[in-house]
Amino acid sequence: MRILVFGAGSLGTLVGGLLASVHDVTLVARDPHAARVSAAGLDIVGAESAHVSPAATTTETGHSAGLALVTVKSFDTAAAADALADCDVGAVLSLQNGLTEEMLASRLDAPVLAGTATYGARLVEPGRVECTGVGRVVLGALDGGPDPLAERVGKAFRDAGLDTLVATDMPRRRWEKLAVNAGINAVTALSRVENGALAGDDAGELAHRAARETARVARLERVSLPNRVAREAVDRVVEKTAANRSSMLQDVESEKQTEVDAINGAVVDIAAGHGFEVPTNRTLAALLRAWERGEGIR
Ligand SMILES: NC(=O)C1=CN([C@@H]2O[C@H](COP(=O)(O)OP(=O)(O)OC[C@H]3O[C@@H](n4cnc5c(N)ncnc54)[C@H](OP(=O)(O)O)[C@@H]3O)[C@@H](O)[C@H]2O)C=CC1
Ligand SMILES: CC(C)(CO)C(=O)C(=O)O
Repeated sequence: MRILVFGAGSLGTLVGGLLASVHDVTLVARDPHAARVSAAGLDIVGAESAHVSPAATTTETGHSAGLALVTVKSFDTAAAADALADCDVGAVLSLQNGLTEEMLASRLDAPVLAGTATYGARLVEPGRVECTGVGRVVLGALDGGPDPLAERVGKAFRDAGLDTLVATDMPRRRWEKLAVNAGINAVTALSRVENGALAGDDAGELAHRAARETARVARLERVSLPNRVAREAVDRVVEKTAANRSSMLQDVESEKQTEVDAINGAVVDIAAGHGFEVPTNRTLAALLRAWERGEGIR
């Protein structure tokens, strides 16, 4: 399969690099990373290890591919969609955190699949990506149900050795992941603690509250996600990733823009569309945005 990875930073470089062992992969990335991969190939180190030679470029438009993987941060999704609109792609799959697929679907003619990834990735230096944890890619139809395109993409991922599940319940999975991120990411970023510190703590109760609100909004969107399931998902992730510094905490520590708009901000906006108030998510989003506007982003 010819695969275009749009936004090859940490996750896109890892997944694109793993796919490049059997597929024709092009990474759309920034220099000097793109130049380094073009000249000397890509080293994957850590929990996975390989040396692969995908194509790499900073050119955003004019590509042709069977699949475009979107791995920019959520706040770059609109720009990625505009660039992909000037490419010839058969399908689009987002592996981003936050609800970004709707924006891709509204701007692109190609079918958009929903995806989540629990692989951990870190771009160590140009041309070198570390797999910090082997996880799983889950993908499927945005509206749920069986989908032959998702099956083809899932097979392409599995052929390259990626642990991949093709799911028929992506709406529920996306909202459950959103509930986890709305709770854990925002609370750990604001309190500057690793995920495990939320266990049995008042801050953990705040994360539960944000997750429960998210589940309520999911149900308003006709997605079946009981409060208990969202709360238990938070507890499970806190336990399994106790030593992690969440991606939002890492953004705050690096003084970079966070994905708050596509996580807590999306919960607030979608709730408002139903005339429903989500005070915990609204407060978390307001505090993170205040940090971003203030001394936050470098
Ligand atoms: N890293 C991880 O382990 C995981 C990440 N995720 C999710 O995946 C998404 C990506 O995360 P991550 O890989 O960590 O983020 P990164 O910032 O490392 O990667 C995104 C990359 O896309 C680049 N980019 C943005 N716009 C363009 C463009 N127009 N042309 C070329 N390159 C572009 C960025 O460059 P620049 O910064 O210069 O704009 C950056 O290098 C997020 O939604 C994250 O939540 C999910 C699971 C795990
Ligand atoms: C699951 C979790 C919370 C793991 O840290 C995550 O997705 C993130 O950090 O963005």
